[in-house]
Amino acid sequence: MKEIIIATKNAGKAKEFKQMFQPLGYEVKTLLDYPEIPDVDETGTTFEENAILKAEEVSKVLKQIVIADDSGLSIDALEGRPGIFSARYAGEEKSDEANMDKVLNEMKDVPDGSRTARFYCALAVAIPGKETYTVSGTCEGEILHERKGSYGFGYDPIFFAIDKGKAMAELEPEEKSEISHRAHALRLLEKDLPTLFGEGQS
Ligand SMILES: O=P(O)(O)OP(=O)(O)OP(=O)(O)OC[C@H]1O[C@@H](n2cnc3c(O)ncnc32)[C@H](O)[C@@H]1O
Ligand SMILES: [Mg+2]
Repeated sequence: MKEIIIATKNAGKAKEFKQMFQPLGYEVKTLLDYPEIPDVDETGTTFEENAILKAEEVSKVLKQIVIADDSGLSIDALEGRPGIFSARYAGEEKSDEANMDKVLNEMKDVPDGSRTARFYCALAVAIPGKETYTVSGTCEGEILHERKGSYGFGYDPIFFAIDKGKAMAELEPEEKSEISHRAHALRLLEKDLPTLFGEGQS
């Protein structure tokens, strides 16, 4: 099977990429398969910049085409926070539970109707010897008052996905992949995959 490398150490993302790429005929490897590759500093000021940093640094090490995902949650009532700081919103230990507690606390006095938010995903494709490019996708929703559901990862339990009328964490993986920010971004890459990974690779 053709192989795609995604520069992520996030197990939740890794699972989603595996599940989304498999029907397209690709096997996904992530940085969880390459533990020797050090963490990339996410010093950019946008999702795109951080996705490019991650994809290019890993592509340089592996000398292969690499895709990276930088994503996060933007809440209107919090002026777009946590945004690019989503993973570490409540601290360096990157705890999903602590991040959700912090958001729920900051949102506790925000009334229904003003709790709009969206997930954003930027995917960067780094190709040795060529210019890196990005695609992106979004998913609209509202911040719930408490956790709901047990699927997914990150902020999924407190995100009500408008397109499905349910919390993101109540969606089966296949349902999330119909409407998620990551799936929307990936759809924009799909047409490039045969050229990028199809011929001459095994
Ligand atoms: O950088 P990598 O190694 O890919 O892993 P990370 O977890 O640090 O990933 P990001 O820097 O892109 O931070 C994204 C954070 O945004 C949140 N997030 C992104 N996509 C999400 C999704 O589909 N559902 C819930 N939360 C999500 C989640 O908390 C992630 O940790
Ligand atoms: Mg990160």
